[in-house]
Amino acid sequence: MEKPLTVKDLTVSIDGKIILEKVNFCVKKSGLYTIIGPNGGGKTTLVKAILNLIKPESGEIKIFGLSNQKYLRIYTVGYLPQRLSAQRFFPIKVYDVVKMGLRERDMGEEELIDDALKKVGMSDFKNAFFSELSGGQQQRVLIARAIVSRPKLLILDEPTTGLDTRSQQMFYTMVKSFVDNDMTVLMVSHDIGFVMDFSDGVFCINQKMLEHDLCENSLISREFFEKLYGYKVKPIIHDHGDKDD
Ligand SMILES: Nc1ncnc2c1ncn2[C@@H]1O[C@H](COP(=O)(O)OP(=O)(O)OP(=O)(O)O)[C@@H](O)[C@H]1O
Repeated sequence: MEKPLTVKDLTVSIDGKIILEKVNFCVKKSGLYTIIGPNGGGKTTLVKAILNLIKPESGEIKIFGLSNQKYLRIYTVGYLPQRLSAQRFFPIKVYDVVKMGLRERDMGEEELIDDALKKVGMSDFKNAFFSELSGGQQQRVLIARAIVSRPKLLILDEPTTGLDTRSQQMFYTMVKSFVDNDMTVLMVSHDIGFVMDFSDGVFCINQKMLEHDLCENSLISREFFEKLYGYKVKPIIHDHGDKDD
């Protein structure tokens, strides 16, 4: 089977300033993979390059064996952009928010939307107004929008910003369930504890270079965190809390 994502020697400049320099990484099989690193380190820029929203100076990006440009012409990559509060106040119903994620050729609109809302636990809110939902509920609806056309690759840019710890945990559990359905998820996150707990692989990016690439079940050392963020970080591994459910 083709690898979900390969990034080779990717260099991106904005206004003449190098943001990413010769970044290399590979997602070899489906799973939940996270990108961590300090603010301004280039995580969103990397995501935008993968989605062909910005043109790299050089390098190669492949999604399931095709160049990202070709893949995106044929298929959809689910995408949840970084949170923007202004997006949240349109007088629009949940159903129509999710519908925005469908392509013209997707058949069975209502069934797809119902299925996506079910996967994020928001079926009961199908006819509610989006603006009347809590931040965490809105985030779930936006995930439903990102998965409604059943993409094989889903990219989430800091999806848990503003969520409390319990909601973050539920969020990670939900995203992990997508992976069980054979989807690959690439998530930008600052929740180091949850990242360590839930991810199948962690990629660390600091300014120009992708510094480290961890494989399944390996732990990131404190020394590495210090190098990445420039100060001492003590990662806390969360209890999944399943007993409370
Ligand atoms: N459109 C733009 N114009 C100019 N500079 C930009 C633009 N987009 C990003 N940058 C710069 O690129 C660098 C990386 O930004 P990016 O948003 O990719 O970082 P990030 O790792 O996602 O940060 P954060 O964790 O704060 O979201 C920053 O220095 C930023 O100022």
